[in-house]
Order: sequence, then structure tokens, then C-alpha cells
Amino acid sequence: MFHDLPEALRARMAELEAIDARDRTDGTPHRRRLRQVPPETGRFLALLAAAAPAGAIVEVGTSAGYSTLWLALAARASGRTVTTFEVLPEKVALARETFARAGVEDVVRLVEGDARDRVAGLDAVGFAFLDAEKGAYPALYEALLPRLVPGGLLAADNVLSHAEALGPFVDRVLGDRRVDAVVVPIGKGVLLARRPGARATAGGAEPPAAGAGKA
Ligand SMILES: C[S@@+](CC[C@H](N)C(=O)[O-])C[C@H]1O[C@@H](n2cnc3c(N)ncnc32)[C@H](O)[C@@H]1O
Repeated sequence: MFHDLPEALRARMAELEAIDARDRTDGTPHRRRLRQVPPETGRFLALLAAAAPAGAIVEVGTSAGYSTLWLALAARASGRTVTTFEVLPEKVALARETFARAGVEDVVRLVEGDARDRVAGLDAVGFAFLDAEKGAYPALYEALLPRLVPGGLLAADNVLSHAEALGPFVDRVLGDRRVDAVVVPIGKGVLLARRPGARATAGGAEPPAAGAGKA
């Protein structure tokens, strides 16, 4: 996925990385800042999404579409699509520009509006990524969890950078018997939860051990 990135996609990623870095130092107001995941988190999300069981890839919090580009790589690699939700019209416009310029419109569906009103319409989610306002995480988690397929994954960003605001949510998920969860110290801290239920290997059977069947 990460080798030989299409030039148009690589160029838009680099442009958004530069805007995001500038935003963080030049006093750009919070609402206008892109507030993107760092590249290592993007790569991590792409690997998780590509390895997740069959089902849609869903993102809440598109901004200008930087993390969506990483998820689009996973979508291409695994033959699925990304549905991404963004509430601010100015961010929707930027994201549309990103997807057109990066050439990923065929694998990305951008939904405008508050995801809390819209995730109920989803089903069979293989991978979900939460990167929205922190106060919305508990409601979004509860709405998305029943929509995860068995073995489906949910990742939530900023759990270390916003440890105080997200602490109660993280504790609740870590103690939630409906999932297995862990905090991964990558980037700004990713809470990763898996809904149990799927067998570990395709077809539901373990591959034969090396040498099995030999006398
Ligand atoms: C941290 S930024 C997302 C950054 C993006 N994931 C990336 O890494 O490139 C959060 C975005 O979520 C959007 N947002 C916040 N709450 C939302 C909600 N309830 N539904 C949809 N979008 C939301 C904000 O407008 C903002 O653009």
C-alpha cells in the first residue's frame, strides 16, 4: 500500500501536511485548523483497515480528508469503500477537493452532516475510525459498536493528547465486556477496540500445521 503511492495522492498528502503544520503555529482559529492525524497514525490506520474483516470502512471527522486518503489506500488494497462524515461545510469543500485531486473519488463516499444522526443507517462495518469532537465519542461509540461485524475494529484518536477529556470514555471502553481494547501510544494515542466473534483465519479453519498429515 505504501510503496509507489500515486503521485497525485502523494502530492495532496504533502500539501495537507504543510497546511496542518502551519495551522498549528500561526494562530489559525480552531474551527479552521485541519487537526490531522500524523503520518504514522495514518499508516497505522491503513494497516488496520486493510486487515479488518469484510465490511465497510467508516470515518467520523473528515476535515480536509488527510486521514481519509490513508483509509482510501486500504480500501483499494482490500476491495471496499470508505464512508466519511464531516459536519462543517467549509471542511466538506476542502475534502471534496482532496478526493478529486488525489484521484480517490471511486473509493470514498463523503457524507455531510452530524454523524450522530447518520451512523444508524450503516450496517456491516469492518473498520471504524473516530476523530471528531471529543464530547461526541461516547455516543458515536455506542452507535457504531452494534454495527461492527464480528471481529470488526474501532479506533479512536487523541486518547493520550486529550487524556483528561477522554479519560472516562477510555476507561469505559477498556472495561466494556463487549470488546477487547487497548491504548496504542502512536501519534496522539489511539484507542483500539475489537468486537469478538470472528475466527482468526479465512474460512473459519486453522491452516494445517507444517508437516501435518505426515507419518
Ligand atoms: C480532528 S478533525 C479530523 C481530522 C481528520 N480525521 C484527519 O486526520 O485528517 C475533526 C473533524 O471532525 C468534524 N466533526 C466533529 N464532530 C463531528 C460530528 N459529530 N459529525 C461529523 N463531523 C464531525 C470537525 O468538523 C472536524 O473537521
